[in-house]
Amino acid sequence: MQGAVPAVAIYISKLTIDGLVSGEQTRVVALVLVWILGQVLGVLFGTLSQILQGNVAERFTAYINLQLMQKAEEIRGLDLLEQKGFHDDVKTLQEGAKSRPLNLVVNMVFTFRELVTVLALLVLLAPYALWMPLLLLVGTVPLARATLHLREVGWRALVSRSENARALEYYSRLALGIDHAQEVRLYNLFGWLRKRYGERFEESHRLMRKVRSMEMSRTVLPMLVSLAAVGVVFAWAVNTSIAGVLTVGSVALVVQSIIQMQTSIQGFIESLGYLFERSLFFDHYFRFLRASSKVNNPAHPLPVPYRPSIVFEKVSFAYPDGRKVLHDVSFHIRYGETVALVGENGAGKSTLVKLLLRFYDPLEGRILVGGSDLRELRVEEWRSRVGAIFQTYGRYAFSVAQNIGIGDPERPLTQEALEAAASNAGLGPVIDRLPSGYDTLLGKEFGGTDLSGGEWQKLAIARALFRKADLLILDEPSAALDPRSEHEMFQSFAAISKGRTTLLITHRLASVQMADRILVLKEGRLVECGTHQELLAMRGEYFSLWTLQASKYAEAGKA
Ligand SMILES: Nc1ncnc2c1ncn2[C@@H]1O[C@H](COP(=O)(O)OP(=O)(O)OP(=O)(O)O)[C@@H](O)[C@H]1O
Repeated sequence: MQGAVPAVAIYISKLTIDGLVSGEQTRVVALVLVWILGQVLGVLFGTLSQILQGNVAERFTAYINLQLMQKAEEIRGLDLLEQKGFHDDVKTLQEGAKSRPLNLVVNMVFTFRELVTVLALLVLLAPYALWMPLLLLVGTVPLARATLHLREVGWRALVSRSENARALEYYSRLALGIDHAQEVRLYNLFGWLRKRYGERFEESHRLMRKVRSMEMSRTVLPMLVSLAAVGVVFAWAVNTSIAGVLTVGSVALVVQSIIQMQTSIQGFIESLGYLFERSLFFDHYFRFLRASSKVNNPAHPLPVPYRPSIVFEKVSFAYPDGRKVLHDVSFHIRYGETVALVGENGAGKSTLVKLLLRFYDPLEGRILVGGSDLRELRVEEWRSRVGAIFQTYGRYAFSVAQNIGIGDPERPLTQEALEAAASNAGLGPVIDRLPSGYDTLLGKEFGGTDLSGGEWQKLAIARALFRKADLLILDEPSAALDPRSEHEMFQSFAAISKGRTTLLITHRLASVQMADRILVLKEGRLVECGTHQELLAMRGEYFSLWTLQASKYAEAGKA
């Protein structure tokens, strides 16, 4: 309706002028009243449509973001997340999701409105000479083509600079954020970061400058063509009015319509261009929704066996960069066993855990859980049976209770369950000291309390213990703990590991003695396997690691 307003207004003004010329005063007054009414309705429609647009756009933006989050859940493996292009895609989508769905709605409304205006003016002008509006339309075709092309180029440039955009954001976050604030200040990295920011900025700015100047040069000629069409139509209108063929009102109508049509066609093309660009965002979006990780659920998953054993059968693995990091690894863990995994940095311990959790699939060989190939089980079901503390554990800006409870979101957050997990992780005294106990908000993001490194680690242990898991994986669980806390944790180890399989990765060999068995990895190969005593007797890799560590303590003792 808004789109039809200009044509109706022009028509009313024609009737008014003709009424004035022929002296029909009552008709003129009535027309003016209709015109005023039209204006009032226009304002009302405008406000109403803005409210509607705002509401629809806001919901649409939330919907797109929720769809992206749902897609993230479907990416079960880490392979896709490690592709560089994937991060650029995510960056483009995250940036775009803030405004593009909203813009799409606004643009759609605007484009449609302009189209209605153009069509209404066409109807208005057609009785005078049909070629006139058609010439105006045809005259703008080159401009329309150039605009659509430029919008596409603009979008491609935007997408291609997303890596740079990520880098710029990264440098500025390093300089302004709290995560690296200490090192950045100690090493006084500000100048260095500003320099790198400047270099990256120039790179991406150069590209956008090129696109903008292209915009100038490519649209000048089409604009002149469209102006020429307007010129011809104008000349005709003036000529016919001089010849006295048209009434004064009709001349006014033709002139106003041409001016309005020119503006509306340009508005329509511009808006169509943006609509096209926004639709390219959705192209990107749908492509992202179709992307898939190599780790997928089988069509007919087998149920995860009760109290399963774990078998690695000649497992080899290479990360997406192609470097082989596990070679022919085979071992067997019975349900309920506590197994320690040791080896030097980079030996492949964490990689083995990632395969066991199916963040990746082996390159060769297979992993059996209770006799079933891991690839035959539903990923979510298998993972729901595992509790883990990773080397890089989460520090969530949630309350203490939530930080523990997310270890098993399905389980009710009862005080009893929370306390059991917290006490086994040695977290009880920490929580007692917090201002609101379990309800204390943690993390700096929303103004919560911060914890020390070791306290965060205890919280991560409590989170892992909150889940009643069949398999507990502890990757360096005591790295940040003080000797007393570490001692206490291993004191409660029997309670922690009771009734389930436990896989412990640690460099502190004193703490692996309690394991039923120790697996020794070296450069991606399983080189030894046995109890502490058996491995010492072998006088191999474990023996040399052990004696190295033990001799350090002995030396320190002597000193
Ligand atoms: N995402 C990855 N992409 C490529 N290579 C990786 C990746 N993660 C680990 N690696 C490489 O795989 C090898 C094994 O790494 P892994 O983290 O499994 O060792 P680790 O035994 O757990 O070492 P640490 O004792 O230092 O924790 C290393 O050489 C490492 O550089």
